[in-house]
Amino acid sequence: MTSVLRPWRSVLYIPGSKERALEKARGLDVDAIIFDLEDAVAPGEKAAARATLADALAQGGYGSRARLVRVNGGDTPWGADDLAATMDMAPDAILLPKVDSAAQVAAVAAQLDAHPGCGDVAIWAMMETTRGVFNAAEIAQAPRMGGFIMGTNDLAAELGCDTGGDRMPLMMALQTCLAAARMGGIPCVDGVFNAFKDDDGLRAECQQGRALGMDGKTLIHPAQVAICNEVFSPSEAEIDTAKRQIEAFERAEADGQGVAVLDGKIVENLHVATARKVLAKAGA
Ligand SMILES: CC(C)(COP(=O)(O)OP(=O)(O)OC[C@H]1O[C@@H](n2cnc3c(N)ncnc32)[C@H](O)[C@@H]1OP(=O)(O)O)[C@@H](O)C(=O)NCCC(=O)NCCSC(=O)C[C@H](O)C(=O)O
Ligand SMILES: [Mg+2]
Repeated sequence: MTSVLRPWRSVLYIPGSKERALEKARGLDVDAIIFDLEDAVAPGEKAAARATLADALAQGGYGSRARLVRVNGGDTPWGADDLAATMDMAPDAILLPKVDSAAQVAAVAAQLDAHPGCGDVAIWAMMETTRGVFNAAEIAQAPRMGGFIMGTNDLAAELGCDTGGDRMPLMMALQTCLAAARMGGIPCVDGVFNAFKDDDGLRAECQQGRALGMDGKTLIHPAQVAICNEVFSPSEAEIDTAKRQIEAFERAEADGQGVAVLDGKIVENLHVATARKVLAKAGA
């Protein structure tokens, strides 16, 4: 669950209150699902959503898709009940919103430690506050930490910046959290693209996220899945280059060389390590 090499290309939010969407997700080609009890569920529906979601997860049928449940924050009227109910659902991970500090994560980890059946349940963090961005390095190394999800809407709201276009105003936050995730050895999944009928815009933002180094993107609608999977999957050309880099380097090593040359470019140990990650990702 915590491995960066598990695929995290497409991570779809589903409101915990929407039975039809919970059903539909069993057949969608996504790598992970965020079952949401937080922002996608209206205050008056919180309790009913918890029950609906518990039924759906008990029924199962989500296959190898990672199952993350996003609870409301501990400082809200619903946080404690969400956490108690979610621990009984035994998902793959509990996703905490608006994480500011590693201490917040540690407090939830202690509750999981004390709860039977939660031995393998990871904690993921929504990185969507300015305080969280500045504490990203310690959050990435908090107990049970499984990965980061960028919350670009909340971040933009707090920063007072524009989310559209090239996302330049968000770059510092995106890159800081990504670097912290890499330091902690956990995945980092990009924020949502709100205009779910704009395929070209989605593709451009997926490509940007991939170029930054993100493991995948969070999605809000099934229509976004195919483009996201395509962009975040290693292409045939990348797989071919990775295989040839490994072969070229192994040949060079056998000849007592530390560096190989392929297609006019040097191939060193670090390129081979990256090539192996590409192949592992493609295999996953
Ligand atoms: C955006 C939506 C409200 C649109 O819903 P709807 O009008 O029902 O869409 P469609 O009629 O086009 O739906 C077609 C079918 O697809 C199913 N569906 C829709 N959305 C989902 C979904 N997310 N997962 C699974 N299935 C879905 C419909 O049931 C239809 O099925 P069928 O009847 O068989 O045709 C809606 O898409 C939606 O609610 N999306 C999720 C919104 C959400 O979760 N928001 C919160 C997360 S984003 C966030 O919080 C970011 C972060 O915190 C930050 O700060 O940035
Ligand atoms: Mg948010």
